[in-house]
Amino acid sequence: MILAHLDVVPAPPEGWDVPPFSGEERDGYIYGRGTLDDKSCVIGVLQALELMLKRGYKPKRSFYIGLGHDEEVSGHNGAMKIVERLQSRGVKLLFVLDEGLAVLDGVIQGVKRPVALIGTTEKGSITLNLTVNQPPGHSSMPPEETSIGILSAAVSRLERNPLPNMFGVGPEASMFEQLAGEFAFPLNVMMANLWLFSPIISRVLERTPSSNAIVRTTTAITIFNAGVKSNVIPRMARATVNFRIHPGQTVTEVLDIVRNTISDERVEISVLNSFDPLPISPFDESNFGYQTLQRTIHSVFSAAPVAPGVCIGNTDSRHFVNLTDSIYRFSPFKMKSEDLSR
Ligand SMILES: CCCCCCCCCCCCCCCCCC(=O)N[C@@H](Cc1ccccc1)C(=O)O
Repeated sequence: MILAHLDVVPAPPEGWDVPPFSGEERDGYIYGRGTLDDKSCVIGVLQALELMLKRGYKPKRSFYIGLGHDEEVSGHNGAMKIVERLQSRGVKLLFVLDEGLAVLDGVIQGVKRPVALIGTTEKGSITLNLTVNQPPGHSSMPPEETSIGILSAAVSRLERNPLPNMFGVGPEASMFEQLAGEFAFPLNVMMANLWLFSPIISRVLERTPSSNAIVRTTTAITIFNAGVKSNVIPRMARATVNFRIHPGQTVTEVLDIVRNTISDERVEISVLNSFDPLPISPFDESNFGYQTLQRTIHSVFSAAPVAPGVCIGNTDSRHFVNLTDSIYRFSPFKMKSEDLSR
């Protein structure tokens, strides 16, 4: 089964080089909201189908295409309905391919050639609301602590105390072992001997946001709300924090650590949504899905080396865990480090 999604995240008017929904082409690149995530995959799938139909191609086995319309808001009415329908028909899938990692060009420090990473697992996620309620008042006679001050301190403690570096505990170690030959000396020796060098490598990886995301559960404060008037101390302050959970941890473990870090009973913690990291899909030589994907990547991307990786974002494919044990997350395009913030 091949998945992609049509919806995009909102486009605030500021900060665009071209109007976000123009799809303008410049210097060989298409600009617009959702070009990477995930219109390129949708178009790729549709163009491939069109070409196969034109050529009268007859596939050896049946396959499904699933195009969701609400991936960016968790896929409840798109991917999850597709899963329900397939389950009601008793369908089992050989493998699922969805968006995810890509051919990384200059993204992994020390690796010269472009390398293709196939996401064989996906991080978990937990989103919390932190709420503080304190007596309101007039700014002319402030109390020692306000709801805003208490909440800011809690959020700051979370930022200053990241969750532990888990490098070596999770599947990201296999990625470095498989790519060891792509690094120059002495990194190649270090990557091939993680039993000895993982303490050093893990410290280096946590220095950059994209590689930090693969070695630990990350903490991101995404919403912060309080106050409506400059001379009024508000009763309530609220923040939303999203954690992406490393495959070596669970929702329960993360929640325990967060409670201990905040360690302030005035901060009420409520869970908005959560799910554990996804199971690791097989990537051995006998796995049909992984091998098919690897062969295809080799033929399209000039024999780029292929390795399994951890998908740091979440995809619709996570809803398919009861239909197959083989879920792969790969978007067929090259990504450079400057593309990571796009
Ligand atoms: C050693 C260096 C390794 C460097 C790794 C580089 C990573 C390459 C970037 C790949 C990006 C992966 C993006 C995967 C697709 C994510 C799609 C997405 O944005 N999904 C949303 C879904 C969501 C989840 C929860 C609530 C709302 C939406 C997401 O936020 O994850």
